[in-house]
Amino acid sequence: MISVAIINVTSYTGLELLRLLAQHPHLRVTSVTARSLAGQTLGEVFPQLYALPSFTTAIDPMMVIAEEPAPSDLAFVCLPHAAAAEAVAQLLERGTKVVDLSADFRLRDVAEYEQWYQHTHPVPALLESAVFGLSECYPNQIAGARLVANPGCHSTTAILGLLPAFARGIVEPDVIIDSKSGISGAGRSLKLGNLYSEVNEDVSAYSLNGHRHLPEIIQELQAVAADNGHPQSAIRVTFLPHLIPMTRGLLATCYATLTPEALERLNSSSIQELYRAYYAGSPFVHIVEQPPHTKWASGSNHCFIYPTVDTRTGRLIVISCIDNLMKGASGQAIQNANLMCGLPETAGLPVLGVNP
Ligand SMILES: NC(=O)C1=CN([C@@H]2O[C@H](COP(=O)(O)OP(=O)(O)OC[C@H]3O[C@@H](n4cnc5c(N)ncnc54)[C@H](OP(=O)(O)O)[C@@H]3O)[C@@H](O)[C@H]2O)C=CC1
Ligand SMILES: CC(=O)N[C@@H](CCC(=O)OP(=O)(O)O)C(=O)O
Repeated sequence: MISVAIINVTSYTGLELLRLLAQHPHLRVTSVTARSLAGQTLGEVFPQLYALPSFTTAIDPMMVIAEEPAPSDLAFVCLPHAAAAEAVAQLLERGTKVVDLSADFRLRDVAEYEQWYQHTHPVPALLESAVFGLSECYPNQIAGARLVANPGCHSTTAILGLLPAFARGIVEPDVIIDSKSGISGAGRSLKLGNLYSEVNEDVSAYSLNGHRHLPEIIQELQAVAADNGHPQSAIRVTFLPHLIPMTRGLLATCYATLTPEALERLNSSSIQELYRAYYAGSPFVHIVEQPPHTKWASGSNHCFIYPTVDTRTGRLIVISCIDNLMKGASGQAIQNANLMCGLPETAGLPVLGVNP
């Protein structure tokens, strides 16, 4: 068994990790931490966990939430950015492998991090060894990593939707991403804009001056284009996130103009084939033949992608969706931990989601 700590277990992503780890065949939760709720038991904070003992000993609802983690083989860090970096550094120092769900180690360029996150990176030296945790892109590097930076939820959806197009060089480097997230993407902390009465029956765009997932998206599209012999000196991305009244789910619609050569050679059906071939070895990415629904992914680690050509404009349209708490956070974190521990990539992850 591999011992696991969850840092900031009282977060939404921490709770989702508990749900997944309760059925994981190889990972065992041996330590959980939080700030204001330290000293309480898991069952006191999340009473639904009292249902576990009849089925599994994997998670003990009587486990006391500590302020500091006990030693473990691996830790999932579910803290907000900035706070996460310091916790990660301490865990690595004591030899623990880390999957960090925050944004602190996703950007390779520290100046870019400091510009977007508006504070000085506390441990920039660790950026070099951190691996961007998109399992479909970097499985070998993740397998050998001590620190994996789990991608953001908007970024995961958009990058997976656009990777094959940039890897095969079939689009111009000018992209629009219209992304819609359920409210759990904003986390569990109390904010006026997240109240039921504010969000219910409402849709709104946010971060019009630039969302911090933008540099992550550009970084990864640029990398895949270069690695596949289609280097782009500058990729222009308009990325606009929206908040919609649902608990889970994230759907991105991406628009990019096909190159003249691609437009001549490809149609919707051959682009779907190109996408299918690209993701042939990826158990959680599925190219579908109709626009996917967020409900298809709810509660699972799956990503559903529908690429099609708008023949009137010559644009590629890609609709990509996930569950933000699963492939967008905790599910992907388990996928990465599996790779880091030499386990099957799919271990402990639900085969299907919940529908309706
Ligand atoms: N929610 C999502 O869909 C996704 C989240 N992420 C990232 O994962 C991480 C966890 O996100 P999420 O689960 O949404 O988190 P939440 O917003 O749900 O976390 C809330 C908890 O964080 C604690 N907290 C807040 N600030 C601090 C701090 N400075 N130090 C210690 N504890 C603190 C609060 O505890 P207290 O009671 O002590 O205030 C509260 O219990 C974040 O970095 C987030 O950006 C990534 C992808 C998707
Ligand atoms: C709906 C909502 O507010 N979503 C969050 C993204 C959640 C996420 O992926 O956050 P990190 O990059 O911090 O890990 C946002 O747009 O900031």
